[in-house]
Amino acid sequence: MKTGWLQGLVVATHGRHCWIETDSGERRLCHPRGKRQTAVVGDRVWWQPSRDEGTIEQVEPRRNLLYRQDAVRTKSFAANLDQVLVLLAAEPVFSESQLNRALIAARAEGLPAIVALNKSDLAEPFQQAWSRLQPYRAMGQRVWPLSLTREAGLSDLRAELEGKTTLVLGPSGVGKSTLVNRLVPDAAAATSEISRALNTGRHTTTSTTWYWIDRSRHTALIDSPGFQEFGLHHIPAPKLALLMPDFESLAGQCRFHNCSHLHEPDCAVRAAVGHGITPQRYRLYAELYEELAAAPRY
Ligand SMILES: Nc1nc2c(ncn2[C@@H]2O[C@H](COP(=O)(O)OP(=O)(O)OP(=O)(O)O)[C@@H](O)[C@H]2O)c(=O)[nH]1
Ligand SMILES: [Zn+2]
Repeated sequence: MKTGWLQGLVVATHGRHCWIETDSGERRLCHPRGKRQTAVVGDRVWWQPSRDEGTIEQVEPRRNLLYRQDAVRTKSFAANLDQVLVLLAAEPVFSESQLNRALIAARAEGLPAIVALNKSDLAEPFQQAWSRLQPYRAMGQRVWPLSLTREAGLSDLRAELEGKTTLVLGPSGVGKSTLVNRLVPDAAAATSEISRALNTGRHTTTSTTWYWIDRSRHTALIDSPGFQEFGLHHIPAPKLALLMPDFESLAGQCRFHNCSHLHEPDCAVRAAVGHGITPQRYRLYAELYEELAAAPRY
C-alpha cells in the first residue's frame, strides 16, 4: 500500500470500469491503472481519487474467483464469495446439465452451494422439478423449496444468507429479480444509480451487481448473468469425478487409479449406475468428460 491509496470494494463493473464502494459507503466510478489489470465484483481494491472519479491502483489477492470458460473466452462471475445460491423454479423447466455445471464450478473453488427451487405455489410442476432434484438431495446437496410471490421459505433463506456474501446464479425467468427485490428493499434505486454511473442504460440482470441486504453491510447478494453458457474448460477431465459428490467416493475404488469411468474394466463408478448413481447423472458425467477431454489445455 502506498500513501494516498484508499480501500474499496468493487460493486459493479462495465467493461474494465468499476463502480466501487468505500468503507464509509460512498460510491464512485474508477478506471483501471494498467491494461492488464481487471477487477471483478467482490474484489477488494486500492484506489486513488482524481477529481470526482478514481483510479484502481491494485487488486488485493482473492480468496476465490468463480468463473466459466469455454473455447473462446474466460468470464468471471465474482470474487471473494462465501457461497453460491443456484436459483431454479418449477417453471421454466430447468436444465440439469446447467445445474450440474454450476455445482461443479462452485465445488472446484471450494464454495458451498445451496439450490433453491422457487414457485412452490405451482403444485404440479413443482412436484416434478422437486423429484428431478432427488439425486441431488441424495448426494447431500441442500435443496430448499421457495415461493417468492408468497412468504414461503423466505425467512429460512434469509437466515442462510446472514453475514455472508452469496452469488446468485440461475436461468432466466426463475425469479432472480423477484428475489433481489424481496431481499433488498432499495434494489431498484441501487440499480439505477449503478446504471447511471457506468452509463450502461441497461438493467441489472445484464451485468453483475453487488447488493447489501442489511444496513450494517454484512450480508450481501451478488446477482450475475451467464448461467446459460456455463463452460468448464478450466477443469481437467480426470478431476471431474472428484467434483461430483455421488461419484467421488467410488472413484477411488476402480481397478485403475486413473480410470475415466467410461470404458475400463472393474470400474466402481459404472458398477454403481442404477444404484447410487442415476443413469441420468452418469450421462451428464460422460458428456462433460468428453467435452473437457477435447478442450485445449494451455
Ligand atoms: N408462481 C410464481 N411465480 C413467480 C414466483 N417468483 C417469481 N415469479 C414470477 O416469475 C416471473 C419471472 O420472475 P423474475 O424475477 O423476473 O425472473 P428473473 O430470474 O429475474 O428473470 P430474468 O429477468 O429473465 O433473468 C415473474 O413473472 C414473477 O412474477 C413464485 O414464487 N411463484
Ligand atoms: Zn472407474
